[in-house]
Amino acid sequence: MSSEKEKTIAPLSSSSSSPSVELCKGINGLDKVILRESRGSSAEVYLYGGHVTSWKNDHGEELLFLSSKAIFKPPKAIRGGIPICFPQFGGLGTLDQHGFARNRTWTIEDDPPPFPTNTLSKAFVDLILKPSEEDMKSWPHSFEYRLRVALGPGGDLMLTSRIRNTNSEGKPFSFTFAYHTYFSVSDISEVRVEGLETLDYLDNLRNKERFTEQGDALTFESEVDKIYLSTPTKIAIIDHEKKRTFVVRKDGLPDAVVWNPWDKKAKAMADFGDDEYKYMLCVEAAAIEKPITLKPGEEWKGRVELSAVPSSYCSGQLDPQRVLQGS
Ligand SMILES: O=P(O)(O)OC[C@H]1O[C@H](O)[C@H](O)[C@@H](O)[C@@H]1O
Repeated sequence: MSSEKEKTIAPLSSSSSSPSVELCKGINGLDKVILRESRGSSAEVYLYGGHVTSWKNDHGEELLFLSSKAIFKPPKAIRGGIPICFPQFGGLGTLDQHGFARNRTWTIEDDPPPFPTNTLSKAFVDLILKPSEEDMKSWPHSFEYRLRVALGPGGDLMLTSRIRNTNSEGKPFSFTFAYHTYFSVSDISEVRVEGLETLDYLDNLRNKERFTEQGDALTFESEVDKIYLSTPTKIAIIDHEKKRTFVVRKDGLPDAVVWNPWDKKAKAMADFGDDEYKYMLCVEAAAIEKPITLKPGEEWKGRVELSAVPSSYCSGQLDPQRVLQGS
């Protein structure tokens, strides 16, 4: 064999790859960015919605739920992944449900203003959203919304939002916000959530009335749609069957929405399979109860860091303290 041939083969058989960021076409020709980390984890972000639609660990396992019926066609928001709810969560205002950020096309920003703390990640993308003239009619405020989606070397997914009031006439504005994260679970009846016990919540299924959660970890046997208030910075979603625990770490986001539509509502949603409620749970880091107010020139930051770790078992039982207090 010629040494020439050996030279061409060598790079192809190499197993390690460096972090990469690739812009390509996704479903229906929509632009998407694929982030890849050297150990094999990856994430996909659609410019439509600034929407993370996929997050895979280094074994290639999908960690986010995306409906098989998701519609990748503006103006419909994509069902699954991580929709961004801004400048309004739910129906809490005059805008359409969850605001407009999730159904606008964002732009890649090559050189955003520097972050105060540098991320270790080399696989990241910076997006920016500014209001159109049409948006200004329904929400008359100038803003710059910068979103960085980053994949850490260990496969953690980090989303950082920086929202700045750029109104020139001295007007403040207020907004509510959520990272509407759909986690993929093996079976909703095998899942429990820790970190929200004993907290107050507003129940969306009971006119947003305020209740206090009991002392046990949350488990699921029917529709749930609750806004937990003043939540800790760390919440764990434990999937017994998969032996996997998702840890949500958040900053600047005091509230947490927990949502599963269950069977009846699932059937009523055109972009959601009838049985898919079994395989998802939304735990949404949010700022809802106390809207964020920004004066002109002010910037708000809200960050979430998601990790997926093997559940630690202790004589057949999970040890919640280890999950919540561990690093
Ligand atoms: O159907 P969407 O507009 O995407 O909203 C889906 C869900 O989002 C949140 O979790 C709300 O608390 C729910 O009330 C709502 O049903």
